Amino acid sequence: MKLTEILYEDVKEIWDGYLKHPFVSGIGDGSLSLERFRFYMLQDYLYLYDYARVYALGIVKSREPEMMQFFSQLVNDTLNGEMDIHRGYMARLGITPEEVANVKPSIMNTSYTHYMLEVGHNEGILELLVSILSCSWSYQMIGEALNQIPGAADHPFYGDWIKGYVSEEYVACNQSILDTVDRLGEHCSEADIAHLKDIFKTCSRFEAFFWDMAWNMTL
Ligand SMILES: Cc1ncc(CO)c(N)n1
Repeated sequence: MKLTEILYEDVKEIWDGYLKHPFVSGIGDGSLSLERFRFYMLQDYLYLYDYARVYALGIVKSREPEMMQFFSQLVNDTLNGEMDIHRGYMARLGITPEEVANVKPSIMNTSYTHYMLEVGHNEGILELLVSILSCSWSYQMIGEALNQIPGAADHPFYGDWIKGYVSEEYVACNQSILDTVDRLGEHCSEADIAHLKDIFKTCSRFEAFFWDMAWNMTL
């Protein structure tokens, strides 16, 4: 079995919970309040800066030039690709650069990004990528599930969010992470796999807490 399949098996229940989460289902049926979405957008924007920093650590840790290119592509995809979804919404929500500059990350946001940064700083490239994988992959999964709901992707406000996470660019970017994790994971020992499962599950649980944080607007 591929490493990504082993990792997914272990978190399937947690991931199923994302689709039932009121924040996620509210994007799907358009019932989510703008107040909650606005809160989430600002927090997620801060989150993505740290997420890009984790990829940047991958550049520092790479030995092969191809791996440096891979990580630098991911830094670029995050800062200039995924974050464009957020910038589009910020313009529509009337969020100014001053407001973004003054937002403080919530305690859950900080806990999550600091965990990934800790793995990125202290462990190897495979662990770093696995700590990022549940973010990247679960958003594609959520985007695909919401895209199945008739009319959801055409919603005048939330449609662009769904379209962003099923876009060719986003899916290709996530696929490159999945392929690299599977390639680097080919020679893992049982003990390595157990450790990678712990990282993947921890990040999957952080994702659930991040949705709760957004729904409850908890700073
Ligand atoms: C919290 C969170 N997880 C994952 C993604 C997808 O990159 C995101 N934008 N935000």
